[in-house]
Amino acid sequence: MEKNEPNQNKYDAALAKYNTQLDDTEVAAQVAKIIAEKVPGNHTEEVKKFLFHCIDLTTLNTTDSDESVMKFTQKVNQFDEEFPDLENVAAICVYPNFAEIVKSTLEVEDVKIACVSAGFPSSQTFTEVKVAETAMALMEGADEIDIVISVGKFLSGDYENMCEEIQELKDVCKEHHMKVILETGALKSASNIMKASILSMYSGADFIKTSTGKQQPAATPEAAYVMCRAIKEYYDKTGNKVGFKPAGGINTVNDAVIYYTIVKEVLGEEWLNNQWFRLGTSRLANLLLSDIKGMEMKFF
Ligand SMILES: O=C[C@H](O)COP(=O)(O)O
Repeated sequence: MEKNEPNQNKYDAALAKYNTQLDDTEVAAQVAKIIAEKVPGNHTEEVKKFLFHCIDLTTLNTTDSDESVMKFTQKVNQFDEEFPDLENVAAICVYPNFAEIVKSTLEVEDVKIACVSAGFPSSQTFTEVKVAETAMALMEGADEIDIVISVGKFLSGDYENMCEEIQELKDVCKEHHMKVILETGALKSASNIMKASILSMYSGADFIKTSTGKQQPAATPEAAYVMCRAIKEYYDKTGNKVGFKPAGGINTVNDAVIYYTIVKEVLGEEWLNNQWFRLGTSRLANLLLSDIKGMEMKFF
C-alpha cells in the first residue's frame, strides 16, 4: 500500500459523494440557454448598481507602488461624496505588500481589504512561504485573503497535498475570509473544475474564485456555471455556504450581467449580496459607472 493511500482515499471519498463527471458540451448548452433566455432581462440599472457594490476593485500590476496604491485607495474614499446615489465597491484587492498602505489610507468602513497571497498567481512556492506571506498580509491589515490552489498538484492527482495546504492556509486566516482561486483556464474540463471546487470547499474555502487574471482563458460563463453548481451541491449536502467570485478578464458590463444571471439561476437570490458574491476586476468599475451614468467615466 502506498504511504499516502488512506488520505488519498479520504479525498476520493469526498469527491465520490458528488456528480463530478460532467459533459463539457452539455454544460456549454446549459450556459447558452441561460444567456439567451435570462440575461436580457437583467440588464437593468438596479442590477448594474448592485454589481458595482460587489466589485473587488483590483490593482495587481508589476508597476504598483505605495503612491499608486494610495491614490487608488483615495478614489474609494472620495466615492461616496462623488456618487451619493451609489453604494461603494465591496473591497480593494492588492498584492500583500500593500495591505498596510491601504489600511492606513482607507477611510470607508464597509470596504474590505483583500490581498492576494500564497505565491499568487502561480502558487509555485514553498508552503512555509505561503503561510508566512498570508500571516504577514493579515498582520498588516488584510481582511480577506485570495490564494491559488496548487494547480500542478491537482492535475497530478495529488489531492492530499493540495488540500492539506489549503487547510493550513485556512488555519492562518482563521475567521478572515479565504477565497480559493482554481485558475479554471488551466483545469481544461468541467469535470476538473467541479472536482477542484469540491476539494477547495472541503478544505475550508469561504469563497471559490475562478481565475487570477494572469492566465488565459480567465473567467468564463461555463466555469462559473460549474462552480455555482458545485457550491449548490456542497451546500445541499453539508449546510455550509460558500461564496462565488468570478475574476479575471471581466471586460464588459454584459460579462458582469452574465455572471450575475448564472448566480441567480443556479444559486438563487440568497447569494445575491456582496457577502456571497464578488466580481474580481481591474476594469469593470469605470465601465459600470459609465453605463449607469450614460456617459464615459474614468473615476478610478
Ligand atoms: O483577482 C482579480 C483579477 O486579477 C483581475 O483580473 P483583470 O485584471 O483581468 O480584471
